[in-house]
Amino acid sequence: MNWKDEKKRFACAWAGVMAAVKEEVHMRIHIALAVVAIIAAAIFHISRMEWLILLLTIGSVIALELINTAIERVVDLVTADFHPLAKAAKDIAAGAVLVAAIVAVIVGITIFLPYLV
Ligand SMILES: Nc1ncnc2c1ncn2[C@@H]1O[C@H](COP(=O)(O)OP(=O)(O)OP(=O)(O)O)[C@@H](O)[C@H]1O
Repeated sequence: MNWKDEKKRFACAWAGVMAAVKEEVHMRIHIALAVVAIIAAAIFHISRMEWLILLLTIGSVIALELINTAIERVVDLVTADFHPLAKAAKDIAAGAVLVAAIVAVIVGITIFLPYLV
């Protein structure tokens, strides 16, 4: 393993995360909600298992938003014209984020509701 190449790969991957944060409003919304959830988790002293589930859920949503953004970029690179396959690719990628976001809301309610009532 060449550490110089690894460092370069990490820098490219981090630049990808930063580009998505800068360019995608939904990514910034996901991050803002994740910060709120993490602060609430710290305030309520949630259990170790709840932390694991919360962090896995946050990671899933953010990772899927990154993949969705990458798919949007590739579709836009391939065609600027309306194409049913371009629509399907973007809509399915957006659907993946939607599914993860719905699961995140359910996880959030399941974890935090018992601390609130
Ligand atoms: N080339 C295309 N051909 C057909 N439909 C498209 C095409 N590009 C976009 N669409 C449709 O328009 C919708 C919005 O596309 P857009 O590229 O604005 O993505 P978005 O999900 O709104 O992303 P962003 O967060 O960047 O605004 C897509 O989900 C898709 O249904």
